Formats: sequence, C-alpha cells, structure tokens
Amino acid sequence: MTENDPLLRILLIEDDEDDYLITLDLLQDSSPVSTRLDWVDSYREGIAALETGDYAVALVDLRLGPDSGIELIQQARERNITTPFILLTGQGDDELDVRAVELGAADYLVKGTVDGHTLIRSIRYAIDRAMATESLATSESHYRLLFENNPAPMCLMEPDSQALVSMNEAARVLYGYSNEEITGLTLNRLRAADHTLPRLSSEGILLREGGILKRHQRRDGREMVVEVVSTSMTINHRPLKVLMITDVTSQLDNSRQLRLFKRSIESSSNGIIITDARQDDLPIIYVNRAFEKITGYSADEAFGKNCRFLQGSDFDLSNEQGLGEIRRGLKKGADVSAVLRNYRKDGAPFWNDLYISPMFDDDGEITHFIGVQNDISERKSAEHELAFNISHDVLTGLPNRSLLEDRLSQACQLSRRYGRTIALLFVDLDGFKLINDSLGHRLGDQLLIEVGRRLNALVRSGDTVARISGDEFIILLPDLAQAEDAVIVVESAIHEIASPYHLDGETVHLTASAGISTTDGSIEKPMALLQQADLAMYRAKQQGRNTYQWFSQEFNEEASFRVALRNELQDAIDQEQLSVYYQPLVDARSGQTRNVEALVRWQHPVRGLISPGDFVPLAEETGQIIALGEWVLRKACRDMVHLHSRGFRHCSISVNVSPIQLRKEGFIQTVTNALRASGLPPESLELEVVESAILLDTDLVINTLHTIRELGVHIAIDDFGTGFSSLSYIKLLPANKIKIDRSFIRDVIENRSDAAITQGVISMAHHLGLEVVAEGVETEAHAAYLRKNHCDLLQGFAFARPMPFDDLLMFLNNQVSGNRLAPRTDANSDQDRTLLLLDDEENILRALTRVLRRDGYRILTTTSVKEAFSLLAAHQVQVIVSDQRMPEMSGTDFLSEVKAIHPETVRIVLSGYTDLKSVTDAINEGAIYRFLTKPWDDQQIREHIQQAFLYYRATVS
Ligand SMILES: Nc1nc2c(ncn2[C@@H]2O[C@H](COP(=O)(O)O[C@H]3[C@@H](O)[C@H](n4cnc5c(=O)[nH]c(N)nc54)O[C@@H]3COP(=O)(O)O)[C@@H](O)[C@H]2O)c(=O)[nH]1
Repeated sequence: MTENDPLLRILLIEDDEDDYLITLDLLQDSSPVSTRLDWVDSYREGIAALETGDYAVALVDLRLGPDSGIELIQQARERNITTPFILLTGQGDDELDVRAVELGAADYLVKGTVDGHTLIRSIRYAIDRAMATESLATSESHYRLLFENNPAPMCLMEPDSQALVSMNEAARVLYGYSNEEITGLTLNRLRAADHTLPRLSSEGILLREGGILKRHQRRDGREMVVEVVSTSMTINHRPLKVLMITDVTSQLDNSRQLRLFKRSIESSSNGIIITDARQDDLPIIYVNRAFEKITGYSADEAFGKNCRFLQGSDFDLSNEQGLGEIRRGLKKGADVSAVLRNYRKDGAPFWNDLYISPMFDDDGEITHFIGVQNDISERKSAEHELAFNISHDVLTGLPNRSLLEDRLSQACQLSRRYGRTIALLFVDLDGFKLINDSLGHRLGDQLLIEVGRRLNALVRSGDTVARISGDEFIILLPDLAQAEDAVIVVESAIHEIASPYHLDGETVHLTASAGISTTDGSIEKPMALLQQADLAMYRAKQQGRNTYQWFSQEFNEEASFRVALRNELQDAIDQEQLSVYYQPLVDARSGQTRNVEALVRWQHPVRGLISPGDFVPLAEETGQIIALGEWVLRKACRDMVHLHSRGFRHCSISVNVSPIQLRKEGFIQTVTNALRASGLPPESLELEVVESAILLDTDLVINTLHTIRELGVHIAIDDFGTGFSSLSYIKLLPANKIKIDRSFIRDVIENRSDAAITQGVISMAHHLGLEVVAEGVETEAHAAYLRKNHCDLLQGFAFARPMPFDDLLMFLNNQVSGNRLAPRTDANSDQDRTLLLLDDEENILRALTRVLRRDGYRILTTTSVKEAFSLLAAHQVQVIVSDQRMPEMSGTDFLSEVKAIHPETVRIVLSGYTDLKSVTDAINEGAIYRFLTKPWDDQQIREHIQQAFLYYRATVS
C-alpha cells in the first residue's frame, strides 16, 4: 500500500456502531492511503457485501448478534470468497486465535487494544498475505494444470513404495484407469509380466535422455512398450519421482517394419535405385546389392550419377520407345515401366525391366524416384528363342512355313514396286521315306540338315531357304530380273542334293524333284505360289524324279480336278455311284477261268466312267479308301456267292486291298464280316496286296496277313517288281501268288530285261511254291511266251477286259459252252522243225522259202523285227535266219536280243553287206551261229540250215 495506491475499500462487519466509528477514526488517522470503510452490522449483510468482491479486506467482529464472525468466515470460505479477514474481538483468546487462522483469517485483533498503526499494519499484512496466497494458488493451479493437462502421460510416484501419487489424464487414458482407481496403484501394477526389454537403440528408436524402454500393460491387460523417463523431485517437502511415459509400441513396430523394408530392399534380387528428384539431373543416392550384382558397378561408382550411365555410349534404337515412356512418366509424376537394353560395367548388354515410382513429400512435391530393376535377359533370350522356333524349323534352323509366308508377302509387295520377278522352288527329296526308314531317323535327320545346309549355301543373301515339312524345302528367290534365272538355282539345287552324303561311315545317295512357280508380285494370294510350285514338283516326280518342272495353268486345272473329285468321291460312296467290274484270270494251260479280279468303277453323273487309277490314290490320300474298299469287298463276296450258285464254284475272287486298309485296326474283322455276311468260303477269296504295303508298320501288316491267311483266305502280291521292297520281306509274306506287273509283260517278248525279269520271277515264285500270274497279257504272243515260260495264270485284254457282273456270267457261260480260251498249243511239236525267216524285202523271203520248202520245214516269214519277236513268242522256232540291214535294227542286234529271250534258238545272219566289226562281235558274244552272205548258193544254204537244225537237236537235248 502506497500513496499512489487506489482507494482501499474495507468492509467492517460489526453489530456495534461505536466500534464502527472508532475503526473509522483509526483508519482516517493512520492510513497512509485513501480508504473507504463500508459498515454492515449483520451476518447476512456481511455475506452479501463480501459476495460483491469489492473489498480488499474485511474486518469481522467475533460476535454479530446471535451469529459468530468465525462462522461467517467459514461460510465465506465455503462460498470461495477469497477476501482476507481480520477477526475483531472484545477479548484475547488463544484458542479463538488459532481457530480464526485455521479458517483463513489473516489476523486477530482485540478491540480497544488496537491503535491506528496496528490496524493499518494488520490490514496491510492481511492484504499482502492474501495476495501471496492467491499468487501461490494461481501458480499451484498452473502447475497442476500443466501436469493434469499435459498431453504426455505422467505419473507422480513415491520412490520407496513405488505407490502412484498421481497420474495425469494422458496417463490415465493410456493405462485405462479412472482418477478414483489411482489410489493404491503401484508402478508394479502398470508393468507387464515380462516388463524388461534390452535397451532398444538397436531397434532404431532414439530414446530421450535417461529414457528406458519397458513393457507395460493397460488396465485391460493389453501390453505396450513405453519409454519411461524418471525424474526425482521434492514436492511439499515430499521426495517424489515424476515418470514421463511415452507409448512407443507403434514407433517400435514402425521401426521394425522399416528395418524389415530396408533388409528386404537390401536383399531383394531386383536392383533398386533411389534418385534425388530435388537435385539437378536426378543423381543416384542409393543402390542396393542386387544393383551392384546386376550392373557390376559398386554403390560408390553409381552415387551421384544419372541412371543413363547404364545405357552405354552408343545410341541404341531399341531403347527409344522405353526411354520415351520413362520421360513422359517422370514428367507426369506417374509410375512408369519400360524395358531397356542396359550395359554392365564390363560392356555386356542386359535387358532391364525397369519400374520407376515417384515419392512425394507432405506438400505433394516429388522428392525422390525409386527404380526397381529386373534383369530379364534370360527371359528375353528364351522369348527370342521361342520367337525363333515359332518362325523356324527346329531341326534345320531354316525358316518354316509361317516365316516363308511373311517373306513371300513382302517379296510380292517389293517386286510389284520395283518390277522384279519372284520365283518359288518347291524341292522334294525323292524316296526320302524309304531312306529314312532304312537308315534310321537319326541319320535321316542329319541328311535333312545337310540338304538344308547345301541349299542355303547356293542362294544369295536376300533369298530364303525354308523347310515346310519332312522332306520338302522351299527356295524363295524374290529378286530375279527374269523368271528363267530360277533355272540356274534349281539345277544347282538338284545337282547339290545329288552329291553323295557321308554320314556315320555310310555313303548315301539322294535325288530331288523340284517345281518352279513365278510371279511378278501381282498374285492375289502369295501362298498360291507354293501350291503351284508343289503341283509342278508333283509333275516332276511323275516325269521320273531327279528333275524339275515349271508350273503351268494346265497343272492347275488338273489339281482343281483332283480337288473336285476328292469332294465328289464321298457322294459317290454315299449314293452308290460305284460299281464293281470283274476281269477273268485264266489258267495258262487249260485256258479255263480260275479266278476273277474285282475292279472298282465310278460312274460319275457328269464326268462319265472314271478310272480307279484316278480316284483310288485320292481316296487313299483322304482315307475314303477305308469305306470304299470295304464296300468293294462286301460287294465282290456277294457277287461271287452268286457266281458259285450259277455253277462256277471253281472260280475264286481277287479283291485289291490298299495298304491303308491293311494298317487300319479292325481290318481282319472287316474281312470276316464280309465272308460271314455273304457266305463265301474263305478259300474262294483272295486279297491282292501290293508289295510296298509292308514298307510301313511291317510287323503289323505281316501279322494281319498271317491271320487272314489262317482264315483260309488267299493272298496275292500285286504289281510285283514295281515296289522297292526287299526280297527278304517277300519271304515273310504268307502269299499264295505273285502277280507280275504289266509293265514287265508289255515288252516281254522283245525286251531282254523284261524277259529276264519275268523268267526270273516265275522261277523264283515256283521255287517258293507260289503261283504266278502275268498281268497285262494283251496279245497271243504274250500269252504264248508266258505259257512257254511256265507262267500259271494270265490276265489281260487278250482274254477279257474288266466287265460288269452280268457280262462276266455270260463270258463264263460262253467258256463252258465251248468258246473257252483254248490253250494256244503250237501247231508243231517239239520234233517239228520250224524256221523263221526275217528280211525287210519280201522277194528275198519268197526266194528263200522256195529254196528251203523242199526240206520239209515249217517256215515262218516276216519283214518286221517286231513281228519276228511275236512269232518267236508264239511258236517253237528252232532256227532263225535274219537279214543284217533292216530299218528297225541290225540283224546282229536282233539276234542278240533273241539270244537273251530265246537262248535255245540257232541264229544265222544272211547279209549282202559285210560289217565285219558287228558280225565278229555278234559271233564272239555267241549271238549268231553262222554268217551267210547274199546272194546265196541254194544248195549251200540248204546244207547250212540242215546243220543248224542238227546243231539245235544236239544242244537242246
Ligand atoms: N485298292 C483298290 N484298288 C483298286 C480297286 N479297283 C481297282 N484298283 C486299282 O486301281 C488301279 C487301276 O485299275 P483298273 O483301271 O481297273 O485297271 C486294272 C485293269 O483294268 C488293268 N488291266 C487288266 N488287263 C490289262 C491289260 O491287258 N492291259 C492293260 N493296259 N491294263 C490291263 O490292270 C488293272 C488291274 O491291276 P491290278 O490290280 O494290279 O491287278 C489298279 O492298280 C487296281 O489295282 C479297288 O477296289 N481297291
């Protein structure tokens, strides 16, 4: 209180007015400051005045009428009235004094003993004390607020007992206790069973000074990891510990997770790079070990660099697209992935499947980029290999059909643009299957590889050699000035392929047939070129192989015809447009029909009668031969039963069986079904099988034939001599019969090779106990020759053509009624002497006949070599006299042939010219017996002829 202090308002609660006036005087006399003393004289008014809060101090009389000043003070305190009190009383009383101070009275004055100064000092003291008390209370409340409202959980703990004195709200919330539950709580209660943890700096959490980690539990038992910082302090003379508690459970989890992430990144097999987006040129600030391993660069070498250092120094076109994507992605701040060709430190390239992700700060700014590298070089090379395999033939490494197709299309575009010619060569190896089967597939493969290599070696860099299937190679020549240029290549190809191959110590010879098709690029469907070349190749095969042919529209039409036929054949089978014709096989000696061959015919509604030679191969290609063959078999069996019922029981039926039928499962059942359904005895059925039928699935076919044979059905080997089968296979076949192919019979009477083959086959067959049929017997001469050479059965136009069943019946009936094909017995017997005279001049023949007739010979004459062969085939000629100079061939050549075909004959040349060389050669070879000259001496020539007959007798008998 000073002079400058404002007016000091003092309340006097006193029931005695005199005391009021005394107090007023005392104040006015002694107070150094302006005071105003308000007086109330009752308890009630006193409380009311105090509640205004307007008074710096209140002087309260102990006695207020019936009320007590002490009660008033007590009442005021209860009403939170903080006004300092000075209790006034009429007499001194220590007890009262203590009581007043206890209640918060600042002083106790005894009325009448107090002077002005004492009063003023007491008032000042009361006010100061009140102010000090209030300031202390304010400060205490601040501290309490600070403790209670502190967001950090805090506890006050008694150090010895560890009893918790207090817990702030944050701590209560953390632990789940209410304020009331704190009483009696000890630190131990807050601890989990296993509350100690090692210092966790290794766990990546930064602890505060003095902080330790403990495992605590909440009221509900849930555990948590807390950091506890404990500080000792004394509060109100009481030593206490303040525990500052922080729940670090999630921090610890995060830290562990972070460490896990870090370890994952470190141990990731993908390379990981982090670049700083806030620095120029995005320098690398982190790389993991996998990066070092993939690239060969250490982290130190990579730090500070931009990732582009992995792209090598040369421009790489293959990266352009990927880099473009990355640039766009980075610009947008979006995730981006791209495959780049990067380079390792040692310069080796690798394929980097890169995934880049931006990292943002809280303001949405990109701070870093994380790149994840995946070295996909192996996958790339596998993909590359796969792509290669998709477009290339695995065996030879040559382009396959699909790549060829691409190149052909491209070639067509280019040749149209630049006016060039494209040629496609279709090269097919001749008889490769046979070679493959006999050599084995391993060597077969080597052969194909070598063929591919040879073809590749002879083409130019822009050309393509492809392998489109087994033994089919294509050469695409996309850039020819003219079509004829293809000839050089095709001839070289055929020549190269024909050079011997030396494989595993074996020397293999191979030929190829080729077809050429060409275009100026305008062809609508480029692959049609392949079909055309294929057709041309097919024609080359027909021409005898080891040659080439050009495609022509004519082939195309033929091919179209074949395709159409193939489709119509099914209708033919379904709609019974097929019929069976029969051709007799006659006994060579008796002329009797012993057997008939069933031959299918197709009566096409538009095309007329179609030969089986045209549609059977097609049916074999499509598999339709199964249904077709089965139908023929059933029909033939039925017809044969019909024939038997008409009295021709000695007659059996031959049915052709395709190799495809033989290999088909259930064929035996098909045969038994046909026999059972028709009632034909098995021995009346003969199946004709071509020798090549056993080339594929040999064991299966041979077993099938054995089973069929066991049924009683006969087996004939058809077209004998035309297949490539070995004789060792033949002996495995359970055959009854061999049919010599008609190609050997056609010239058998004049071609020494055919004659030798025919004689050889007959002899071999008889030694094997087989019967022999000659097919294609077209003339009497054929028949006579074959008879003479002991052929058993004859089949051919000389006797009958294939005919419908009704005609067959008629034919057989005619035979029975005497018109049978009587055996052509030669008019002269073995003893008869038959002389054949051959000269292209009729008058010579007449003159000779006149001279020799008188010696009783049967004289046959002819001016033609061809007819001479026929006469020789048909008659038992012993001596032949031939002119030397004839238009068809020389006499010595003719007699040389005769010697091969009829070695028993005695052969004489009668010539007006002396070509010494050929005559001496013929004599030396034994082809001629005598050389006589024109003009002749009648007597002399008669003697020579007689001697010739004698010579014949002597040598033949
Ligand atoms: N798998 C089947 N093949 C069959 C069937 N029917 C016939 N064929 C085969 O078709 C080929 C052609 O037969 P085709 O046109 O009927 O010719 C046969 C005869 O007509 C013919 N032949 C008979 N004699 C002569 C003759 O003196 N000269 C001559 N130029 N041709 C003649 O020969 C064919 C019979 O040959 P083959 O069967 O080898 O005994 C032919 O290969 C038939 O096999 C069938 O139903 N299924």
